[in-house]
Amino acid sequence: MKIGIVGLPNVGKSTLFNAITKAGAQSANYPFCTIEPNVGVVSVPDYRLDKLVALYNSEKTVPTAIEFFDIAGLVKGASKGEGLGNKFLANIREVDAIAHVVRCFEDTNIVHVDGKVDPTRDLETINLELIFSDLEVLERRIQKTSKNAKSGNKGDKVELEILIKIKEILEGGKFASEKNFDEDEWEIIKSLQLLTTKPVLYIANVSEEDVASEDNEMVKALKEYVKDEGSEVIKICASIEEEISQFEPEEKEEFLRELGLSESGLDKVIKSGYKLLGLITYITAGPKEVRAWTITEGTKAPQAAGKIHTDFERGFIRAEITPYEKLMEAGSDVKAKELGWTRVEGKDYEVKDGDVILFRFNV
Ligand SMILES: Nc1ncnc2c1ncn2[C@@H]1O[C@H](COP(=O)(O)OP(=O)(O)OP(=O)(O)O)[C@@H](O)[C@H]1O
Ligand SMILES: [Mg+2]
Repeated sequence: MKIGIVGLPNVGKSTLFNAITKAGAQSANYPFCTIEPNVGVVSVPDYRLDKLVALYNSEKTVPTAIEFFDIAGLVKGASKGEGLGNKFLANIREVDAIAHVVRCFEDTNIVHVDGKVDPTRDLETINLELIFSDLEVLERRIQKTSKNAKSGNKGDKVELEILIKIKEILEGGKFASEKNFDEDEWEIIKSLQLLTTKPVLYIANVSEEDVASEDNEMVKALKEYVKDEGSEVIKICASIEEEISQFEPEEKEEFLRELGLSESGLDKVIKSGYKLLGLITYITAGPKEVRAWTITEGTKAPQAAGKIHTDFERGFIRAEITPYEKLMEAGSDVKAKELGWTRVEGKDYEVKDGDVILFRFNV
């Protein structure tokens, strides 16, 4: 899973990214310090893995991971080549979701590209650039498709209709995701990698003082603004996240507790990203390793097995499934079997979050 971090310059993207990866991407108090997109990988926190490691006395644990892309700041006119615009936009076409960082902290020492902190204006600026950029992609495709459609190809005519529909939506200042695409339409537009079809998570970056207290006016305005989109707004303080990213787990917990927070902002971002993309986790567990696997909700057992190896999917026979809670309650897989809590499922079974699975296959 890939998430691209976007936002205006100097809003805290690299700070958040640093927290995510400790990779030391440059973060400095001037716009455009991030020139190349930086890629960072973070493991998805899952308490169940540690419990299973203890149960099986496993040698190692392998959590699932999310890739984050730190992308240079977008400014007004980016889609027309202002700032680092086009390069930036090309970099986010490949991500699965967008984390849009919006500055919700005042600090006269930290320059704002438009002179004043104003979350909804900032958000509009970025969203418009995404729309403009998609319009350009669409125009190009429409030209090509309409040429082909003239030669009477039915498929091209259908495609052209859909493209024009999306264009109208974008021209109305809305995201392409406004439209519910059916499967055939999605087949066509998927290849366009439109930015405005990607799920978005808004990250309100607030000051240290504001992170544990009630929403400040800027966060309130932001939430009000995106209410109708149904998008989630997550309040974090990027600079705190960066600070605690180096801490040991106990130290981190202590620190968060003192601040009055129950979990780190980063964990919140990861969890919401997961949910946003409809992802769930199943687990394979044994003395050698405990491992988490990411699948989309609704994935059937053979395709889930295919995540491990294509042979597992090709030669799939059955899946032996014990839900995590049941396995822990039983105290061992032998006991879980005795109690009849381990089920045998076939190729039509939809894997659930927290299923601990042993796949049987034959190739
Ligand atoms: N929540 C916060 N409170 C106070 N200062 C912050 C907060 N988050 C980030 N900063 C500070 O804001 C400045 C800009 O942050 P950062 O470099 O992460 O921005 P950026 O979005 O990556 O910018 P660019 O697009 O130019 O790369 C840094 O000095 C950083 O320490
Ligand atoms: Mg940066």
